[in-house]
Amino acid sequence: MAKPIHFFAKTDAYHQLSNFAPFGFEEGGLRWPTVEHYFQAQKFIDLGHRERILKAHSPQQAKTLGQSRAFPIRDDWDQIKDAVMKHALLKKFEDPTLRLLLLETKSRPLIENSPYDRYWGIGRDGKGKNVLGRLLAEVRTEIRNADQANTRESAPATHARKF
Ligand SMILES: Nc1nc(O)c(N)c(N[C@@H]2O[C@H](COP(=O)(O)O)[C@@H](O)[C@H]2O)n1
Repeated sequence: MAKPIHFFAKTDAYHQLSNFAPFGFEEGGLRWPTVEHYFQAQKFIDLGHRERILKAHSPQQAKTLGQSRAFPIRDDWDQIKDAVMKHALLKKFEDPTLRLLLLETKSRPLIENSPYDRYWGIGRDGKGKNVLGRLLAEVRTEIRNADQANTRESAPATHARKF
């Protein structure tokens, strides 16, 4: 099996894969500073709290606001959270430089090496679900497939009939 890539800290190779990395995107007419800002805000119906998260000065502050239960979170959050995360990742990796970076990881397993989180990451014991790493691998496959389809479309048809 290919050597896994562990990412989490700013000093890690491929730290750009982290949701805390400073790569934003446009969505819903708004500029989200990081995936973390977008993801945490989607938990809430309350527009004021969503805006507070959008304007958070750091991804850590966005996470803290998103994990506060001062406002109720959507009833269906557990059912939709993976899809929300994947959507945010697809938006983040529309950036050409980030696309290349992700493709450069080939088929290596991607692992969020978070000691705090056994759902998105692998947790302290290394046995967590690593859902973030799995979703990143799905996004990588989709980008690769899309690029291959584009290449096929733009290549000259070598077996085209002349008559
Ligand atoms: N503390 C911390 N630092 C980082 O650098 C991280 N990438 C994370 N992980 C992210 O925290 C989010 C947790 O989401 P929940 O509110 O618990 O569902 C998620 O985006 C992880 O990737 N944490």
